[in-house]
Amino acid sequence: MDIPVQIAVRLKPPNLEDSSQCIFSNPVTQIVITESGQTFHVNRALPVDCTQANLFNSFMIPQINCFLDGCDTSVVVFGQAKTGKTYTLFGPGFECIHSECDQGIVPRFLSEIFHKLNQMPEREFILHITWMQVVNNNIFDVLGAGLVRCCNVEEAFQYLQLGWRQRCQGNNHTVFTVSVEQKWVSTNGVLNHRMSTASFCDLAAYPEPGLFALENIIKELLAGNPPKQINYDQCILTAMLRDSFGGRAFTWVIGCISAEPEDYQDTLKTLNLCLCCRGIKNFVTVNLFADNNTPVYTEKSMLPHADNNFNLQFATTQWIKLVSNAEGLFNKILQSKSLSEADINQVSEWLFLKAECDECLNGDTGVDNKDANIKQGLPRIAEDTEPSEPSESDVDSDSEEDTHSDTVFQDKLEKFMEYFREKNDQLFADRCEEYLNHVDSDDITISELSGSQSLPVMTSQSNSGRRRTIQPGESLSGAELELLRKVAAKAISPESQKILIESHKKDVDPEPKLIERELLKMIDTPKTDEICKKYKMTKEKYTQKQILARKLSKEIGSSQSQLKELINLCIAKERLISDLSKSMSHTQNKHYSDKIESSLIDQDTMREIKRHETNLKTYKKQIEQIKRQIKKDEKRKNTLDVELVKDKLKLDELSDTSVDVKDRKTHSLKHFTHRITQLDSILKEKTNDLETLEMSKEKELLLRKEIKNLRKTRECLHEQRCSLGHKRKIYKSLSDSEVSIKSFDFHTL
Ligand SMILES: Nc1ncnc2c1ncn2[C@@H]1O[C@H](COP(=O)(O)OP(=O)(O)OP(=O)(O)O)[C@@H](O)[C@H]1O
Repeated sequence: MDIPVQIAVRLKPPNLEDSSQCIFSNPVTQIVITESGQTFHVNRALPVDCTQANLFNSFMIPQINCFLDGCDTSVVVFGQAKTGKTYTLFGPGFECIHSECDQGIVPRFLSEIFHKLNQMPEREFILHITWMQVVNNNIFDVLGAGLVRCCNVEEAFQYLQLGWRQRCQGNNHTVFTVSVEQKWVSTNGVLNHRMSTASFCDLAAYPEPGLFALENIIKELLAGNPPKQINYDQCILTAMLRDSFGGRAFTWVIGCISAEPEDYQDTLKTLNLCLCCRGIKNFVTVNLFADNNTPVYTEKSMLPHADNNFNLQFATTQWIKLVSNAEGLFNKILQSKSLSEADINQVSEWLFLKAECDECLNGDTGVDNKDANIKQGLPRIAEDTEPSEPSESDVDSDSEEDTHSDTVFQDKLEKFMEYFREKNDQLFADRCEEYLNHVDSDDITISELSGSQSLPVMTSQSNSGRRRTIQPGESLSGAELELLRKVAAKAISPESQKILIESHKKDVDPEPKLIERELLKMIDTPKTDEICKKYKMTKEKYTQKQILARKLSKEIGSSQSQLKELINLCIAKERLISDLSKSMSHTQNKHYSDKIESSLIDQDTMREIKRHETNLKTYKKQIEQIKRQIKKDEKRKNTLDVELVKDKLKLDELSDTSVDVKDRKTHSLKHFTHRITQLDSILKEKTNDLETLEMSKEKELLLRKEIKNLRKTRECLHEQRCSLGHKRKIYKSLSDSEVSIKSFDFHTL
């Protein structure tokens, strides 16, 4: 987002109360006006009596919010000497004698940042500060430790005190930075990972050369030159302020001016430079890490949604109840005839509207039911009803239905039934042949499964015609018998067969639930579930490793830039030390009178050199540490990369296997349909036998029992086929989503 550099002007209170003023500021119109009537429009024209707190609150709060959102911010203070630049940024000092209300922008900013971050416990953060000075185009590290980590406001204030004591006095530039890395998961389950830097720059007064370079850059930007074409590296100051002018920071420039008439010319210079800065636009962006915006919560995050649905459903039910109660009440009131005509009309209108709504809702319900039937799986197969023993109620209903239209209908029905039977027989014969020709070699027969202990009805020895367990005798062909045997062999395990035999011996119905359980065992192979589970687990691990690898790359990157910074610092330090040593050697050639003075200076310089050497040592140590860390991180990253490749292969393999299992499931679904059709035909034939053949009571009873058993088996097969179909649907949706995940992975990899 393009944000123009913002300008504030602060007037330093006059030294003497009765001294005359040549500059005035109007905080209402935000105009600074000179004695001669020249006006300067700024964003904040701060009055002479503006307190430190007022100054901070008038423009720093939006900057703090911006900083915590992950944007870089900058405050640059400039003006002639002794106009209160350092006072504005830091305050009068950090000794005990100084009151808290005199604190400048930097300590207030630090207090506010720690306060705000502590109010957001969900955010993890790391805060670092640096305090640099640019002395004669050389960098001087005020704290002597590069980046300094501060865990709380007390620690930060200790460093402020230390830096305040250690800083170089004189006309030089000071740059204080606060950088924060934050990580938090927002309520919508998204990971936020941001990094922002706030820089506070106290510029030297003219005629510092760096300041002229900065002025030139400001003029170039104002002339419309794109930042990319501007040479920021011409000096250390301009390189350090790259982001503040024409860069990514949200910048406030504070012009500190004196209202005294003798400073008038310098004040005009400062105000003119302020106006130039006003025309600069910075491109402010949120600094995101690569893992920013990644979803963190999994399916659990969907729970609130489910809750909402539940609440909605509950509210709807309650609402319907309320409306029907009201309807009853209105009807009663209408009947009591105690209402005026207008009220009756109103109530009638209400009842009419309610009836209209009911109509619409009932229409919808019809559609819903239809959908529900579709969702429940395959429609049930209509079956020929077994002619049962005539009961009294049947006789009654027969006599009642004896009408002409019924007769026509029955005639038509019989015609269609005949046609259906023919077609069905044909189909059955075809399928029978096909089935027997294509029965898989792994189709195990009962005798193979349980040795000699096989179902008496279903053994091939019983091809004397009938399934003798249930009904000895005629009607089934050898092929049909074989077929039924195979169907039973596929569907029922040896244990169930035993129970069936026992139940038959005792002439009791086998437990249908048991058959169902056995069938379930057969079709509900846990293999698919297992593979899916394994795939999901591997996938989860893979994603975690990917996140870790990205994090490591980021860390390596930031360590490398830290390393670069430190190396630059070392070079600058070494240069400074050699300059200082050179300046010392010059004193050797001086006269004796000067020599005493020179030796005193030398002692100071020596101390200075020692201090710098100690700093240099610390930097070098830090460099070694960072190098070691980078090596360690790179090793870990390499191992992770290898693991990621292996995991990817494993995922591909698992996905292929699951496709295999899916194919097998499709195949077994077809088998189920096929077996049900076969059982239907056998059942039809048996029912026909029962109707047409003359047989003894005992035989009839056994035949009925056989039909009943076959029906139960068919029922179980049918239910399991529905369940398998349903599972296939779920599996399909799962594998589809996996396909989309896979293609996504492919693109992100
Ligand atoms: N608004 C103010 N209210 C009270 N005292 C002030 C104000 N501004 C400056 N002072 C005082 O004026 C003196 C000079 O201020 P300061 O050192 O901040 O100026 P400066 O512009 O940073 O000077 P230099 O360019 O020499 O670094 C200090 O003693 C400071 O406390």
